[in-house]
Amino acid sequence: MRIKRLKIENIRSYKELDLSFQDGVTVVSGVNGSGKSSLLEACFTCLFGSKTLDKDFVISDIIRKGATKASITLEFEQNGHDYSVEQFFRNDPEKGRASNTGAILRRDSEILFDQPTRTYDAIRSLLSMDEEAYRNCVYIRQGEIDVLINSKPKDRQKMIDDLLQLGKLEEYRERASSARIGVGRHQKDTERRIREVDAAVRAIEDSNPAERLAELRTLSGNLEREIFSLNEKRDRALSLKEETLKKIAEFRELAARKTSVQSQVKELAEKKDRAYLQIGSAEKSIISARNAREGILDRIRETRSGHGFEDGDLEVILSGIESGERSLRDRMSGISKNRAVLEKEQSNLAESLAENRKQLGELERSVSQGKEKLAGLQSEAEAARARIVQLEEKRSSVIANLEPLGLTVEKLDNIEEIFDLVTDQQKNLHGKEKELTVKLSEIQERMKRSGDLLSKGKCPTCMQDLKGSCIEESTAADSQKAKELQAEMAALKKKQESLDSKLGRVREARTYRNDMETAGREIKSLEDTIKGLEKVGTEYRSMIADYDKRKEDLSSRRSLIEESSGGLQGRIQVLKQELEASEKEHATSMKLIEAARKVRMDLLESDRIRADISQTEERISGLREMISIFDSQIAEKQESLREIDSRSGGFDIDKLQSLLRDYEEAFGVISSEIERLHKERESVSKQAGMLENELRRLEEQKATLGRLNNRVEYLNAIYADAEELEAMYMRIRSQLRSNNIGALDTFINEIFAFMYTNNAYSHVRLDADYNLTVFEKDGTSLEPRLLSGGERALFNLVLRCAIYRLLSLGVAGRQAGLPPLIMDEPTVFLDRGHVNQLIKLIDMMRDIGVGQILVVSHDESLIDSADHVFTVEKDPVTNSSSITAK
Ligand SMILES: Nc1ncnc2c1ncn2[C@@H]1O[C@H](COP(=O)(O)OP(=O)(O)OP(=O)(O)O)[C@@H](O)[C@H]1O
Ligand SMILES: [Zn+2]
Repeated sequence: MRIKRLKIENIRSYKELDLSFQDGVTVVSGVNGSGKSSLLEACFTCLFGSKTLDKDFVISDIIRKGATKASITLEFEQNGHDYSVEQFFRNDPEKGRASNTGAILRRDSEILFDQPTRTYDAIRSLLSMDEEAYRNCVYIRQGEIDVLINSKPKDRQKMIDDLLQLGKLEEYRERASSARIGVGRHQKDTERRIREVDAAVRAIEDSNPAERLAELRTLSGNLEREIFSLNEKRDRALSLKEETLKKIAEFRELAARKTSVQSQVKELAEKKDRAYLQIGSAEKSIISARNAREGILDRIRETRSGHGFEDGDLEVILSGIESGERSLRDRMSGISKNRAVLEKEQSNLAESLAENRKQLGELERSVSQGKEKLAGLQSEAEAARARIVQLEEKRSSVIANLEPLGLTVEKLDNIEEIFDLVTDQQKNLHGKEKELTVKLSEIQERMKRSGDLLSKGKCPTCMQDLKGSCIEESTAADSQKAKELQAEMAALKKKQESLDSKLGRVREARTYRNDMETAGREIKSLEDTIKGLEKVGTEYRSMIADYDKRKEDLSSRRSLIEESSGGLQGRIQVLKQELEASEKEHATSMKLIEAARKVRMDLLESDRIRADISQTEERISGLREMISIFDSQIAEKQESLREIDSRSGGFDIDKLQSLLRDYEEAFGVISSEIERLHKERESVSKQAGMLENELRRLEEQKATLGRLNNRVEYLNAIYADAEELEAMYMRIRSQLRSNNIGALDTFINEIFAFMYTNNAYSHVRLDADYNLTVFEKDGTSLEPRLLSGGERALFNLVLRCAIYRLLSLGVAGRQAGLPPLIMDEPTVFLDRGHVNQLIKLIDMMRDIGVGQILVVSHDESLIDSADHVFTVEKDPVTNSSSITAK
C-alpha cells in the first residue's frame, strides 16, 4: 500500500489541506499543537471511518470547530490499482448531532462502494486488516508505544494471526464446525421423525383395517340385494296405480263426451227452429211482392191507353218518337241560328248608326269652336290696329316736342355722345371749383392767424415788435389774392348753371328718343301679330268648309243604314213565328217520350220483382232441405248418447278411487324403506372408503420410513466429513503458526541485537502461546511489563519491525501490499544512542521493502536523515494548520 495524496476540509486544526506523499522516509515536524498528529489521524479516519474513534471521542470532535461540513480524501496505490477513499461528515451543533454522512471507495476512478459500512468492509478486506490491527502494527499513536508489549498473549495472538492471514484458517475451521453442528441437528431431527412414522405405521396395522374392509363389503352386498327386491315391489304398486288412474280417466272422458253430444243436439234443435222462422218470413215477402207487381202492370196498361200505344213493341214505338223529336230539334236550332245572324247584322247597323251620330256631333262641335276662334282672332287684330294708330300719334307728338329743345329727329341718333360730352364738361368745372375752394380757405386761414398776431403787437417768442414787419406786408398781398379767387369762383358758378340746364335738355331728349324707339318696336310687332292672325283665320275658314262637306256625307250614309235596318226587322219577325210553331210541336213529342220511358221503367221493375219472387222460393226449398239434414243429425247424436250410456254403466268410480288410495299408500311405504336402505348403504361405503384411505396412508408411511433411513445414513457420512475438515484446519493453523512463531522469534532476536546498545539482556523469546519473555545475561527471565519505559518502547519497535519483516517474506500473498510504517514521536523515551539506532532501523525497514515510512518527530538527527520533511505550522490568527514540504 502506498499513500499518494491526502485532501482535508475542516478536520481538527485544518481548514483545508492538499498534500502529496512520496516514497521513502518522511519526517513531519513542527511545534506542539501545530497539527502533526491531526495529519496522521486524518489518514487513519479516512481509511476506517468512525471506527477509529476512541471511547472518549465522538465525531463532532474531529470536525473543525465552527464548521458544519467536513471531508477527507485519501488516494493510495494497492496491487497495481489506484484507490481513493472519501469520507464525508456533517455537524449540527444546535441539535448536538454529528455524523459520517457518506463514504465512497473508488478503484481506478470507478466507484466501487458509496456507503460507509460497505466501504469499511471493502477497505478491511483490501488491506487485510481492521482498524485495530492498523493501529497496533501500522500506525503507533503517540503514547501507545507499548500496547503490543503489554497486551494479553491471546490478543497478541489474534492480532498477529490476523496480520499473517491465519485468521482465515480459523474462519474456515469455524465454518466446518458449524456445518458439522448443523448436520448433527439434522441427524437428530431425522431420527425423531423415523420414530414417529414407525409408531404411526404400527398403530394403523394394529387396528386390522383389511379385515374390517372385507366385513363392510359383505354388508354392502346384502343391502344391495334387499334394495333390488324392494324396487321390484315398488314398480308393481306403481303399475297398479297407473292402471286405476287410466280407468278413472276413461270414465271421466265418457262423461265429458256425453255432455258435449247433448249440447250439440240442443244446438241442432235451435238451428231447426231458426230455419222454420226464416221460411215463414220468406213466404210473407213473396205475397207482398206479387201484389206490388199487379199494381205496376195496371199502371203500364193505363199509360199506354192514355198515350195511344196500347199495342205494339214499346222499343220500336219509342225509337220512332225519338227520331221525330231529334229532327224537330235540328230544325229549331237552324232557325235560331239564322235569327241570330240577322240580329247580329241589325246590331251592327245600329252601332254604325250610333258611330255616325257621334261623328256628326263631333264635327258640329269643331265647326262652332272654329267659328268662335275665328271671331276672337278678328277682334285681336282689331285691337292691334287701334294700338298702332295710338303709337303713331305719340310719335308725332315727340317730334313736335323736339323743336323747342333745338333738336331734330336726325340729331336724336347722336344724343348719347352729346350727353357724354356735357357730363365731362361738368366734371371738369367741379374739379376747378374744388381747387379754388382749397386755395381760398388756405389764404383765409393765414389771414386770420396774422390778424391775431398783429392785434397782440409783439412776437410771443422773440418779443420783437410786429409793426412794419414782413408779416404786415404779406397779409395785404393775401387779401388781394383772396379777392381775385372769389371773382374767379363766381364766373365758374355761372358757367356751371348753364351747363346744368343744357344737361336737363339732353336728358329730356334721351327719354323722347327712348319713347320713339319703343313705339316703333311695338308697331312692328303688332303688324307681325296681325299678319299671323290673318293667316290662322284663313286656315280656320277652310277647315270649317271641310267640316260642312263631311257633315253632308254622314247624313246621306245615315239614311242608307236606316233603310236596310227596316228590312232586317221584317225578316227577323218571320223567323220568330216559325220558331214558336216548332217549339209547340217539340213539347208534344217530348211528353210522349216521357210516357214511353216511364212504361219501360215499370216493365223493368215488374221483371225484377218476378225474379225476386222465384229467388225467395228457391231459398225456402233450401231451408226445407236443411231442416231434414238437421233431423237426421239429431237422430245420429241420440244414437251415440245411448251408446255412451251403455258403456259408462260398467264403471264403479267410488271403488276405483278407494283402490287408487290403497296403491298410493303402499308405494309411499316401500319408497321410504328403499330410501332408508340407500342411506345405510352410503354410510357403509363411506366407511369402506375411509378404510381404503387408511391403507393407502400406511403404504405411504412405509415409503417415508425407507427414505428417512437413507437420509440418516447420508447425514452420518457428512457429519464424519465435517469433523475431519475441522480437525484438518486446526492442524494446518497450528502448524503454520508454529512456523511463523519460529520465524518471528528469530527476527525479534536479530533486530533486538541490532537495536539494543546496552548490555543487560541476552535475548528474547516468543513461545507457541505468544508469550513474550526477556532474558538477562545470567539467564534470568523477565516479563516485558516489568521493563523500563524506554525499554518497553524499544521492545515495541523491535516487535513491530519483526512483524514487518515476516510480512515482507510474503505470508499469504501479503507482500505486494506491505503497508507504510507510521510512528508518532517514537523517540520520546529513547536516549541518544537508541535514537541513532532507530535511524538505522528505519533505513533497514526501507531496505526490506517498506515503501513509505512516516515519522512525527522533533529530533534534529531524524530530520536530517529523512528523504522528505513536512513542516507543520498553525496560524495563530486563523487557528488553521498548514504544511510545507521540503
Ligand atoms: N475539532 C477541532 N477543531 C479545531 N481545532 C482542533 C480540534 N481538535 C483539535 N484541535 C486543535 O488542533 C491542534 C493540533 O493538534 P495536534 O494533536 O495535531 O498537534 P501536534 O502538532 O500533534 O502537537 P504535539 O507536538 O503537541 O503533539 C491543537 O492545537 C488543537 O487545539
Ligand atoms: Zn421772432
